[in-house]
Amino acid sequence: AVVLHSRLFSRRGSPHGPNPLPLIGNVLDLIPVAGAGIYSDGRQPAAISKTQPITPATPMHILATRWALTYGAVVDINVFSQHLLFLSSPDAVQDLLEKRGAIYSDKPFMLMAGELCGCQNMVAFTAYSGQSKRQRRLLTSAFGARAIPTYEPLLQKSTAQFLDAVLSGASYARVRALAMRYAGGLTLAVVYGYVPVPLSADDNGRDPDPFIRQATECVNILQNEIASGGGIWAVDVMPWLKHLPLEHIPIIRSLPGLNFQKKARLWKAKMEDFVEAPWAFVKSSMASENPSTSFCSTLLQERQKENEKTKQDDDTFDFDLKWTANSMYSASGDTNVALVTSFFRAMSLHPGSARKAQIEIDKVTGGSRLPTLDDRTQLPYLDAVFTEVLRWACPVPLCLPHRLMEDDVYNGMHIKKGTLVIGNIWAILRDETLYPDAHAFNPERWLETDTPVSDKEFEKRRDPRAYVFGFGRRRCPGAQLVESSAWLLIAGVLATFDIGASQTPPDEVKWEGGVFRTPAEFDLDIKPRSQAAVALIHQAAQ
Ligand code: HEM
Repeated sequence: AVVLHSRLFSRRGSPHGPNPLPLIGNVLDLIPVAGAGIYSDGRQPAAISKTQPITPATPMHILATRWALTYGAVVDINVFSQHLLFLSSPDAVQDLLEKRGAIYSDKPFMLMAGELCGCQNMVAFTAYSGQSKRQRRLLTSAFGARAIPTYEPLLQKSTAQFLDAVLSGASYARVRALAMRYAGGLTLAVVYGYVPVPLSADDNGRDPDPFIRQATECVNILQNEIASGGGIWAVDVMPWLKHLPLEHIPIIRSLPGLNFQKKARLWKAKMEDFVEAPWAFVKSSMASENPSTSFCSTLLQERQKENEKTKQDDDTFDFDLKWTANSMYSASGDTNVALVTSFFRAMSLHPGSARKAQIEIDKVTGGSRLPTLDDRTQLPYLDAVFTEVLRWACPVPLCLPHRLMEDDVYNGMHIKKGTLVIGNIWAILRDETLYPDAHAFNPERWLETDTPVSDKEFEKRRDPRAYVFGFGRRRCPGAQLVESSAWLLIAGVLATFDIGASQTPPDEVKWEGGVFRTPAEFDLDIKPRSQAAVALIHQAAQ
């Protein structure tokens, strides 16, 4: 049996990794992390040492990073013969996901998430095909570098409204909700031309806007239900289960993993409404006497003119646009929450950095106005804080899986077609050769002149933006928007608020979340810097 096992599962010519068992592969290596809840990954090197025990709270990115210490930057595991390849170095992600993007940009077919829950046409789930390419072109026209300056007034206004809402109370939970509203409100306005119902003092933590509430609920279902456990359900491994009447057999439907049918039906209805409701708003607004202008309405009008010329009707265009619009809307929420809450956490742990940024901002604005994007070149310390927040926060630690479309060979290792390839962004952003004392939040690392800053290649290689937003042909299409919107938000917060110092030692900070890494709840203490700051906010928000 030992000989047979070693023949069948020999890793000669394949990437290394923990030994798999027959049939189930590395399932037992994954079980300890299946219930990851609140965790601390800030200790260097204990958190990732090879000997530290794995507990149910150990997140997947730490487990993958430990494997990298043992087996190297390219680690292969398999789950019931589905290979997963973790890439934990800048070279590996660059060589495979970027340079060989033509074959590393597909997405896995996920029966539960895609077909049964109705998410298969969201951009992040679409196979690398004509559809995904058309959708990405639409995304670039909405949020590419050239489009962003046209949104500046909206960004400025949304920032002021965020600050105004913080003035009337800012627990950690409220800041989370406001960060969700900020991102959701921006995309709703740009994409659908919809202006959310304003917050009021008596909303008791419940967002008054139906679309924002719907987005919060659906993104939560997507992240914490459908995609929990890596998005792999029993029915993904045994597709024939979908044909069985499991719901009608009480004993069977109560078994873990087999109660998926009822859930899928419920979630699919919610997801469909999430896509259709804002789309219906665009259509009815366009037909009204007072139509609002939006990304969707502009493209629909252009297409209508085109159709009149060619005398053809193009359903594909409407379909692509509807799903692309939803993808922008749904992908911006949790990522923004993760980034913005991490910024508040960093400032609570490092009041000295916040103070330095405030002094710099005051010099430029004179304390008489909110910062604008035009000020950015004069605010190098604030830029360093922003870059360090991107690195330290690492909002999506394991990227999203890419699927390899044909057999490949890398550094002598054979990688099988169909392998799911996962960029371990967290491991890269904690690489000591790129970021000495990598676990520390240290904006100064972006200002130091004794590191080889003159070396352009090195600078490019260590810029967190090369990793935080994913890779190659699936890289996040919202990156340019975040670069402006999140920068403006943190500039506005620092210009007008003081964030109270936290008692937690920095390396004991707790985090949570599987797909998106967010600080666990903490005592957030935010106060306006002065009455003048309050007046500034009121004025800008009106
Ligand atoms: C802090 C903010 C954000 C972070 C850290 C982030 C990060 C990411 C990452 C890591 C991916 C996976 C890329 C890959 O598979 O290689 C991704 C995909 C995506 N993001 Fe973002 N994102 C952010 C904000 C946004 C915003 C504001 C939008 C919308 C305007 C957006 C839209 C998308 C879409 C549609 C995809 C799927 C792309 C595809 O599969 O082709 N993201 N994002």
